[in-house]
Amino acid sequence: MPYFPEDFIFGVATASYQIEGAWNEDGKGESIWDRFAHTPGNIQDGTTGDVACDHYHRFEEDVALLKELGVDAYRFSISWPRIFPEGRGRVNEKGLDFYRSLTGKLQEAGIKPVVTLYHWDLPQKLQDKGGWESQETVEAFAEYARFLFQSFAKEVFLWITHNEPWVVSFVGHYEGRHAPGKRDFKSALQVSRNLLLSHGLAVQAFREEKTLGSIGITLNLTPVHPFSDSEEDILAAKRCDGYFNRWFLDPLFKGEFPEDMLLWYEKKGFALPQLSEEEKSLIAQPIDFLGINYYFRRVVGKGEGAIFEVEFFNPPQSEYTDMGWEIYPEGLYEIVKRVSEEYQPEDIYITENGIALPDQPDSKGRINDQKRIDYLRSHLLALHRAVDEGCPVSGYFVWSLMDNFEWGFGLSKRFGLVYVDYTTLQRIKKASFYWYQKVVKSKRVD
Ligand SMILES: OC[C@H]1NNC[C@@H](O)[C@@H]1O
Ligand SMILES: [Ca+2]
Repeated sequence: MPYFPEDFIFGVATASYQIEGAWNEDGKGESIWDRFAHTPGNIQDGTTGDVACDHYHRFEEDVALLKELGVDAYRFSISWPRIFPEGRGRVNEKGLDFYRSLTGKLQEAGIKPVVTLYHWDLPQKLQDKGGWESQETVEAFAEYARFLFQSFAKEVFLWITHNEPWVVSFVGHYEGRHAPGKRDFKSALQVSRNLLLSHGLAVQAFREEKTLGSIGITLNLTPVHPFSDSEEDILAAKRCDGYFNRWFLDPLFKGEFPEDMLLWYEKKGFALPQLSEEEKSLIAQPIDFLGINYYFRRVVGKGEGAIFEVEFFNPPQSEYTDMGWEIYPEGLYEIVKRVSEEYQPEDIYITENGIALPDQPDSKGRINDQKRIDYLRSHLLALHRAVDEGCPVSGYFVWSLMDNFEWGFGLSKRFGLVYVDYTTLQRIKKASFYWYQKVVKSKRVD
């Protein structure tokens, strides 16, 4: 019966654009996700985050749910355009007040706030000036971060500079499925460099402001397995590991972009992102923890494709989620072990893990999401193995507290421990809510 350490942190996670709604209320500026979701054709089910879970008006009810769940910590993100409607300069006091009220309610409930500075909702005014491709956004982010460190100098347990810079760079600027919807690999490379620089400047500001708490960054990491043990499949898997994982892990912990990927991109004719020695040290300065978001692994082999020459496989014997992601609990153990051994982070938090299911209330209004319980249990057992083997993991956050706006899929994908009826905005606790409540209370997974 695996027990987690007594001081192990159990939590849940959300993000501003996905739950808050009130997209243009109380002085909030437009974000690139407001713009992207308002552009017809971008969101699969045609919904937007205009209202989402209406958390902006219902946060007290949602903190009460967190208190009932009994979590040690709650991860949320701050909406940059709620604080600086134009990205920098004028502060929107009402926006700041909302997060003061939220952290105040969390404090009252004995729940540690975990704040993500950037979870994708860039002020549109900055995008109009080049967005993450531009140095201006890098500087504006450093100012935004410093302002928040000063405004919440003592309340926050963990500060996360960026959520999933790989997604921001490559899904937002190469695949085009996320805001700002660009399809330009060179832009994506430039964006990944600027996100890393902005992370470095934020960490520097955090140290200078002597802010309490810890600071880190969250990466979505996926183990990559070759489809066969052929040389070309193994090389394809190595390329994907570089693209998905090492492209950010190496600069953050080794101060360099991975050489094999730079050579590959150069061979493909892309101008490479340049880093001076000073910029390399800025990016690789020590952080207090690494956040890992884990959902699935990837199985790849040699294939066609313009840039990576890979083909993805879905093992037929596996089960898949509502997102079409393979359920592979071992991958959480694998990635924690690999990162601990190869990159030696001071500390690790699993800042997201969860599953989308087609949840619907039954005739009695209950949601028996047994598949989510099985998913969370199997991943917690895999995580426990890594902890048992000495990996420095201090916490685990379920994605998500409640169903919310799942980016390009809109409101159609449900990840919550709590169901949201989007017509009434009623919250309904699923069976997994009660299961996780017991895990949090007992620190045990049975
Ligand atoms: O796709 C599920 C989650 N993945 N990580 C980032 C979150 O914003 C997503 O909802
Ligand atoms: Ca600290």
